[in-house]
Amino acid sequence: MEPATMAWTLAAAGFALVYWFVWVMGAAEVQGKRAVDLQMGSIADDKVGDRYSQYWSFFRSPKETAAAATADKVPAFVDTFYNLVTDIYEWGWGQSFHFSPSLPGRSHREATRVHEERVADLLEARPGKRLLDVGCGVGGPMRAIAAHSGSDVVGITINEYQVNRARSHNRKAGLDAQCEVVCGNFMAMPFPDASFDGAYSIEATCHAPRLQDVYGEVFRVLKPGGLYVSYEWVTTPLYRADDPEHVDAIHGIERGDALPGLRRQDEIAVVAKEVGFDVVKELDLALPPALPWWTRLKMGRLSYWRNSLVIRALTLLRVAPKGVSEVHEMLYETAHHLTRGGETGIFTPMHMVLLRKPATAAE
Ligand SMILES: C=C(CC[C@@H](C)[C@H]1CC[C@H]2C3=CC[C@H]4[C@H](C)[C@@H](O)CC[C@]4(C)[C@H]3CC[C@]12C)C(C)C
Ligand SMILES: C[S@@+](CC[C@H](N)C(=O)[O-])C[C@H]1O[C@@H](n2cnc3c(N)ncnc32)[C@H](O)[C@@H]1O
Repeated sequence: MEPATMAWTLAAAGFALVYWFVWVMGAAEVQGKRAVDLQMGSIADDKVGDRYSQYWSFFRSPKETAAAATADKVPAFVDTFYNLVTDIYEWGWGQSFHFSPSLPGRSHREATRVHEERVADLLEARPGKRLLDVGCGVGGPMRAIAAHSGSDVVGITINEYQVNRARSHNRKAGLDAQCEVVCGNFMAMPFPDASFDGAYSIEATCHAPRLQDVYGEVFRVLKPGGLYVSYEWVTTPLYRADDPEHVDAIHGIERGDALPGLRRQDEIAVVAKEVGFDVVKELDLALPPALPWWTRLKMGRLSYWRNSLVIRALTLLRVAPKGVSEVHEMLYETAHHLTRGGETGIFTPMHMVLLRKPATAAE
């Protein structure tokens, strides 16, 4: 080959590679984030590093964080956490911020959808019903549930940036007539009593320092007879508090996911009954015959490395704010702790509870 042709070919290949790395790679869903759009929520570019340090010093020791003196600060730090991670989650995972059991021969995207549609089916959702999505993220589950069941869904999230992302996705999906998003605290919701036919929370209530506060609010806004489904992050009966390996994995999960302290599986139904719910069904959806939920995390090693390179390059080029690399590094470590939690069976992100608000006060 002529030297000039060789040079042009190499240049074209280099351009194609950079284009693929920056624009295409990592866009987990067709209309998801691109690497060049990593803005870190509503944090000013020069403040990302500071906010990350503040987040880290707050959640470094989760059990202390849960203490009464600091519990009221948790929602503000959870909000900061989602400003830091929302773009990276969307870019590297998609619009649904949760896990699901793997399904043989089906893609992650399909498995995610099946896990979400199960919620709609458990709630007996149908057109004309009004559902509440407690901790809705950027609305992946909300859109799947609205499309599958025909019901209307109102989502609430503490993070303003997610509200804007979710509204924009709803519009693009043509679901904005059915799906609405509100910014607020799920422990003090801006909704009247008995205003929803059903409610669900997917991997969100683990951010509440006291589960009573969020379950109590869901109970209040549900109509009598209304159903509530929650997928809870909990430690399983296999967890041993005297095993340093177990403790290390659980602390790693808490630190890297803005959790004020993981609850035990057997605490969930107790709290649900305490606030007035009847427990209809309770099941860890991660138990066999379900296939592991953590394989998606494990399989991603090569892409994490690739993502890390892209983020470093974009930071150097000043396209992405400083501090993004640290956040990405933290998520990489968190993925490792979550995988350990799954492999050892001491942790599940999908302990499902189906609850009913009694139809009458006497019930
Ligand atoms: C329910 C919660 C979030 C659960 C998951 C959606 C996220 C938990 C850990 C996240 C990730 C870890 C590694 C990242 C990787 C390094 C990066 O290159 C691409 C994104 C990740 C895969 C990221 C994606 C989302 C998670 C799997 C919590 C917060 C209660
Ligand atoms: C891991 S994400 C899950 C999002 C969504 N359920 C999904 O599966 O895509 C947790 C969500 O809970 C929300 N959240 C956490 N604490 C909250 C609070 N106190 N009030 C309202 N939303 C909260 C976060 O903002 C985020 O949207």
